[in-house]
Amino acid sequence: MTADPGPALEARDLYRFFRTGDDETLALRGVSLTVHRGETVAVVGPSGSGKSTLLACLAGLDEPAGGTVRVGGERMTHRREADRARVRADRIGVLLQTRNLVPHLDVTTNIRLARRAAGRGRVRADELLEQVGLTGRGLAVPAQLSGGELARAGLAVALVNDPDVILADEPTGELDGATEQQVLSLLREHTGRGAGLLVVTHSAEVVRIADRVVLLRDGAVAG
Ligand SMILES: Nc1ncnc2c1ncn2[C@@H]1O[C@H](COP(=O)(O)OP(=O)(O)OP(=O)(O)O)[C@@H](O)[C@H]1O
Repeated sequence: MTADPGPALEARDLYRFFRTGDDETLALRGVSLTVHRGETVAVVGPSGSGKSTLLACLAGLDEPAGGTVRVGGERMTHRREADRARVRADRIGVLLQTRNLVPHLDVTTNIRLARRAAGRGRVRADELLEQVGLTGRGLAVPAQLSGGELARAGLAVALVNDPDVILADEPTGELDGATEQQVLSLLREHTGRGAGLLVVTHSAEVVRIADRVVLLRDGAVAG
């Protein structure tokens, strides 16, 4: 019998303040959430409710003032930035609005770079490109790709290390209905293999396919 691998991601009691002059904004006030393996969680909430801040803390791109994040059982919070970067490269597929592609490198090189960042061996980039529907586009740089192709290239980079969890910020934001369906089905395929998926979204379609919806309001989980 193998040991229970535990949740894909677990956040406990996250607090994050921002100080601007004399003003203090409490962007996260005690957020806890769990993403189980194979589960899709949609995070929704009004503008300013803390969604981007939460995603940055979960991905280790930002450090909360209090609380803990564990990814695949490994601690992400309260450690050096280089350690957080390693955990992120190794265990998280990050799909942020600003895109996870290096602009002057072609798609194949972007895929290889993400692989190397996690200290993993060589990858069959062509196979991955085929999986996301980008056969023959490996030598294109991001500026040469359409919106839908860019989304799929970002997805290839996010999936290359077989992450425990995928953290996505509006991954289908600018896509037409058909491309949105393609991207969602690729993400769902990955959760089918045991990854967790957390998506910050305004899309009714993403909410519809989610196993669970978490509503953020004023930096806290509502309800
Ligand atoms: N770097 C920062 N400095 C100061 N305040 C910040 C900073 N980043 C976020 N905030 C504040 O923290 C709160 C949460 O912001 P956040 O961007 O996480 O919300 P959001 O739900 O992602 O909003 P949106 O849907 O508009 O992107 C807001 O009040 C915002 O003004």
